[in-house]
Amino acid sequence: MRLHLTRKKNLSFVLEKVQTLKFENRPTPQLQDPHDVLVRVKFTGICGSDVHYWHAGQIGPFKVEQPMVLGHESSGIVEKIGNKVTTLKVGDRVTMEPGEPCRRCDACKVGTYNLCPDMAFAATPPYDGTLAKYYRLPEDLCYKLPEGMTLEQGALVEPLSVAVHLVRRAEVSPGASTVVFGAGPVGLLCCATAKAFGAWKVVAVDIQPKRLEFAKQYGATSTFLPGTVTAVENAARLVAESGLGNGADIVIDASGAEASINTGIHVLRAGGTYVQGGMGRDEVNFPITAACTKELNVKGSFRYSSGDYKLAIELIASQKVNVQDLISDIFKFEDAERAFEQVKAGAGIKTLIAGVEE
Ligand SMILES: NC(=O)C1=CN([C@@H]2O[C@H](COP(=O)(O)OP(=O)(O)OC[C@H]3O[C@@H](n4cnc5c(N)ncnc54)[C@H](O)[C@@H]3O)[C@@H](O)[C@H]2O)C=CC1
Ligand SMILES: O=C(CO)[C@@H](O)[C@H](O)CO
Ligand SMILES: [Zn+2]
Repeated sequence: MRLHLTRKKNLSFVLEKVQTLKFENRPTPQLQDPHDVLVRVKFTGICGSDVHYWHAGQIGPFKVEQPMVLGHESSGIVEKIGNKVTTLKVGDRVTMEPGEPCRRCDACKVGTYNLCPDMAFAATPPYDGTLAKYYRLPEDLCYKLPEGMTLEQGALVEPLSVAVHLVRRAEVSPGASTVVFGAGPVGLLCCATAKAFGAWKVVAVDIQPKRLEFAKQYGATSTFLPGTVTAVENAARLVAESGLGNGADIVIDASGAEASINTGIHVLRAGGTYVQGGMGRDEVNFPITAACTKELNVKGSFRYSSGDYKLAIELIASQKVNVQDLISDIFKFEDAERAFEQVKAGAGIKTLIAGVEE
């Protein structure tokens, strides 16, 4: 009977199998360590990755093989703390960094814990996500929201941290010209972060004109709509129309589209830097000779690591990056499936799902 009551306490939104979503009453997570806290989830953003697992069931090596709670962009209120927690108290408003690394491997020890092979990341198979009434995390992965920052904005810290990591990997510095492919939440946040880092020109590229319209009023200094021509031709037009001279210093891909990847490589000047953030098809045709003869720096960027969450919070608090304007809709928890359908249809920019009501 007692177990039954406990199970009723943690309503969760579950990807049962590819393309099948459902609600489930799951056990409330228990604190596993004296440094753990239990958070009552208040807002969760839907990420392109959540949608991808729902419809394709796999991103790179991560494959949905058992039911999994979705969601990893969350804020909430501390409900319970372990007896060694010193930095948080019950009632604190927090944003959650949703990946728990092992802390012992080489990657963790050098500070690149995003590359930990034993990372337990919310809503990356096989780990359950945050679209539940409660979620458990160690205290150091819960960041107290500064005064004045809302819980809605707190849910945007995760995608902003993805953008901060991408822009840091790209080494955007004052005066750099930056082209960002994909004007979804991650791409838009890359535009805003690149500008905050001092980029001179920030060109947003997307195939959806309405997203480019948004980008123009958000972080981009100009936009580009690719035509149905070759990547080389699109790149030449982008460089000319954007006044990029011999090519862009930096290209960030936040679309995952093969066409963007190709155009991006051709848009770069010799010695420029390309960073891949978008996750589309696992394998694409790639202009490797251009990368070779232009001596490009080609890098990947995965989630976020030491200092990224703190900087993301600081960028919001200091109003250098506006996350509020990205929030296009807030759905009730029981309407989560409708929220996912809407995101899949490409409506709005960032859709949030509110936490389970009392
Ligand atoms: N590297 C990482 O750690 C992370 C990667 N991601 C990935 O980043 C990508 C972006 O995420 P969101 O912004 O949430 O997704 P999103 O789906 O909202 O944005 C992608 C944008 O790319 C645009 N696009 C598609 N084909 C294009 C093309 N040929 N040329 C130009 N633009 C094109 C779409 O119209 C859309 O606006 C996704 O692939 C997601 O899985 C997300 C989080 C972390
Ligand atoms: O969306 C993100 C992080 O925000 C991806 O890294 C997924 O975690 C991959 O499974
Ligand atoms: Zn994500």
